[in-house]
Amino acid sequence: FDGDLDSGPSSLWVGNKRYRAVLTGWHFRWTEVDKKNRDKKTVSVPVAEVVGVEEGRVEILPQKSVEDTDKDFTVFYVKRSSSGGSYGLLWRLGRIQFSCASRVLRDQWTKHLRTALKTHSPLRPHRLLVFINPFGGKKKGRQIYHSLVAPLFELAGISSHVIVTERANQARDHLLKKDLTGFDGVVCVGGDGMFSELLHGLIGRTQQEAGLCENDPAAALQPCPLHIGIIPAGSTDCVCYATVGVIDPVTSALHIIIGDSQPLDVCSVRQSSARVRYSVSLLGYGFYGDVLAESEKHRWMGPLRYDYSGTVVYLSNRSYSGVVQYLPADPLLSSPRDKTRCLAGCSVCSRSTERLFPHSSDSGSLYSSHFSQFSPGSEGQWVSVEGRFRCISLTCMSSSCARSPLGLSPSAHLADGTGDLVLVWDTHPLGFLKFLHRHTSTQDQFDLPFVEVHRVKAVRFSAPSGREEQEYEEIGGLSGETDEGQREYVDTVSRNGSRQHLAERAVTHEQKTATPFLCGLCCRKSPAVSVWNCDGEILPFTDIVCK
Ligand SMILES: CCCCCCCCCCCCC/C=C/[C@@H](O)[C@H](COP(=O)(O)O)NC(=O)CCCCCCCCCCCCCCC
Ligand SMILES: Nc1ncnc2c1ncn2[C@@H]1O[C@H](COP(=O)(O)OP(=O)(O)O)[C@@H](O)[C@H]1O
Ligand SMILES: [Ca+2]
Repeated sequence: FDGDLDSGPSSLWVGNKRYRAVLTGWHFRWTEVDKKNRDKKTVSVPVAEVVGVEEGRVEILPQKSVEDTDKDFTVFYVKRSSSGGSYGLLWRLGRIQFSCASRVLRDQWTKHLRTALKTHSPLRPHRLLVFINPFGGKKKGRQIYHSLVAPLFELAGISSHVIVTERANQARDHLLKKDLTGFDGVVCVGGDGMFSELLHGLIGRTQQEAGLCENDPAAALQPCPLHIGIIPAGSTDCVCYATVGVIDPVTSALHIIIGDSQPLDVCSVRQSSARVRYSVSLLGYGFYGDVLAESEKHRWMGPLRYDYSGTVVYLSNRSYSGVVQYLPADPLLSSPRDKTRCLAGCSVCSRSTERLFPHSSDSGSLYSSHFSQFSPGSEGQWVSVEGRFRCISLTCMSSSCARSPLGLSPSAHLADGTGDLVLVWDTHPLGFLKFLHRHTSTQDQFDLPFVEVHRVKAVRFSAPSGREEQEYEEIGGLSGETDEGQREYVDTVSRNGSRQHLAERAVTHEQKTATPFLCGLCCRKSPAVSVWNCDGEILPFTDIVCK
């Protein structure tokens, strides 16, 4: 021991091996000592990564067992695992059982370790509100939480209130309306869709309490005081993958326990009269919108529904016209084509945080500053492009996931105040397949003549007005027979030429026929508009403004 703690080092035994153990302010170290008193291997664990200290000889996994002996104590800590091809990113619970010379010494060790934990790990949560989506991914949410996560929380002295949801949006509504006093954070056991529910709930609640109207585009939204922990149990889980680096419930639980946090960019998505939505991973129109709409019918397939629907939509060979306007971010600060990779402590994000929140000394104090510094007009000129696209994607983070280990935009940053806009112009089906396929390897998906990527602060999209689309059809943009459904559709377009009407009408029609793909089949033509996939949710509007 040192400092205000007792003195040290002292001898401890693990089995019949003798160790010299020291607790300095920030580290707990133990060194094996041989018979001639020479040091052998040292293990050093930052106090911040000690999960728990227990009297006796204790096991947690696979089952808790306690041998309540007088001179022993067990230390649990974060151990970085070298397996799984993700060196250091995969975390496991390390455990070491020490024996002391006396009970008094044992009690001193446990007392000092616990005091050090309190002093050097002040950001740990004590009480968490946990939401489990029992139907996410492979429907293993409950099992994952109870068998892998709950024992770790208990060991770390965290008490949790668990809610297994019975309907969509229950978690969001709970966060919007119920008493949250006493909770240090919320935990999402589910996928990106479930994370999005919690995100909407927390952002909405924070604005309500600040007396702000979140639907007002001019409102300077307040950052949320509660953090969201993610235990991956969904289908894509890219918020977890892009922030933690692996999909592993134990790793995520350990990050939550030690109070790790990572700020995230959130994109607001607005349509004049509708409620504001938020996106952190994928806001996608065209291909990704159609894949989501198609996949909703095949939920029973679990995560495979996306691969199946991806193939079906790919084969339907669609493209959509529209106008995309974007406000470029400062090109001197970063570029989506540079080869940086954003991780915890990323320097681009730290610099942006400093720029966006000049009064905060570190990212932690983000939570006490606000967004009034952001003004979309300050970064340059809006750029407008118009044409036919296979897909339009906006992602605030890399959106890496198991399907695409580097993600939609490998150099995107988690918290730099920008998103990457990927425009894939209409092209030959094989070209588009090449683009998609490059997401599965390290090949550059942006190095194709029909692909553009821009780092942006804001985006606007509008589908063509009825008349423009009709003209396009008359020129022969969409070929094939006209049947009942399509006639109804074109009629509507020519009767009310308004742009928004077209979008609303199309969505209604798609909703009737369940998906744009089926709509395409029943009408034997592509629909004129796709839908927006907002982090796995279909948006009920087509023309949007994102910031
Ligand atoms: C030929 C192989 C092509 C592989 C293409 C892989 C592209 C993967 C990009 C993934 C970006 C993921 C962005 C995350 C979005 C999530 O927010 C969101 C919600 O997640 P949740 O269900 O966990 O709640 N997820 C999604 O919207 C899912 C998008 C997944 C798209 C997968 C598309 C697979 C395409 C397969 C095409 C195969 C063509 C074959 C032709 C013969
Ligand atoms: N009990 C429930 N019943 C039905 N839907 C739910 C329930 N709880 C959450 N949801 C919704 O399920 C959707 C998908 O959840 P998610 O956990 O992201 O799984 P997946 O990754 O498989 O899509 C989310 O949009 C969420 O709102
Ligand atoms: Ca970003």
